[in-house]
Amino acid sequence: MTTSVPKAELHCHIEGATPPALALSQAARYGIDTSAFIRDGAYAWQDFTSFVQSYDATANLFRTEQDYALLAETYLTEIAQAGAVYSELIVSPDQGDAVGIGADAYIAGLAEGAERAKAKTGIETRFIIVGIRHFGPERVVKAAEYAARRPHPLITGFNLAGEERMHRVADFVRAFDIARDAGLGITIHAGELSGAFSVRDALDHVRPSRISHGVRAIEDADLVRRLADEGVVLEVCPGSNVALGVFPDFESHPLRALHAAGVRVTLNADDPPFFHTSLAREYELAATAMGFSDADIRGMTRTAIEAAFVDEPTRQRLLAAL
Ligand SMILES: Nc1ncnc2[nH]cnc12
Ligand SMILES: [Zn+2]
Repeated sequence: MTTSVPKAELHCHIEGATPPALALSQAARYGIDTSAFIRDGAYAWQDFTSFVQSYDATANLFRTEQDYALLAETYLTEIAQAGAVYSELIVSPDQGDAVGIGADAYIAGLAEGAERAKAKTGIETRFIIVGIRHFGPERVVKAAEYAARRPHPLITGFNLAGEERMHRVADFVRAFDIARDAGLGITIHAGELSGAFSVRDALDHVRPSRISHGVRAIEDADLVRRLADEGVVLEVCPGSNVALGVFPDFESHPLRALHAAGVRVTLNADDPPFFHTSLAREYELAATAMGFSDADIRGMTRTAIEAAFVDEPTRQRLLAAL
């Protein structure tokens, strides 16, 4: 059992972590019909495109600073109670704009929720600003410029998510340069919906210290060696990959092969209730369906903290607590 194993995550989209019960109570508050995206108490979608539609509909149920505080507090308290000591939340300033409160109020609400969860449980949180790939390079530059202004101390990194099959990584170099020059940690979704070429593009064009997913690097042995040699950390989300059909099941998921090849890997839940998972379940599946030892799994938590976008005193405190 991995119940008592300390856990750390580097990859969770905050709106994608909304428990369906919270989505339903928010919908009741605002009088919104959820039948298109919640059925029998679970999120409904069929493929990546309809997943994004359900995700966006859920995100639009949070409309005030206090709504975002409630979302962050609810999620972080839940994972802390399951053993998480550290969480990096992927947050989207575009979402604050979409619901009309603006990015600063959106971040302030999430930060208030993170502070409340920390006061109750001790969990440490940082925010990764994300640009949305299918919104196009110019909008992603805007997200990077927002992050580069360092509008809140909890914002420590920059990511690119969304439809990986649209545009090429090279189209986003300017956004990543802006984020890197501002001292933010760099990670990027690659090698999830697209193959090994996308991971290679990410390494060549944006020089990330981590890659969100990256698992389809397994299609290219030279690339796997490069990831291991360069010490690039993969934010692996097995439950998400199986739910989206990237791999048919946990037995054929490449996490074991990547780990065996010396690639630095971590366990993450991506958008937990959308993919019928949780951070605790990802840890449990690593021990059961994927056959990792207790020491391997504890090593993944250590890798996550080593690769976290935090200041050194916080990293040393978290490592000491393991
Ligand atoms: N799994 C995923 N891949 C790309 N973009 C996302 N946004 C939310 N979840 C995502
Ligand atoms: Zn993701």
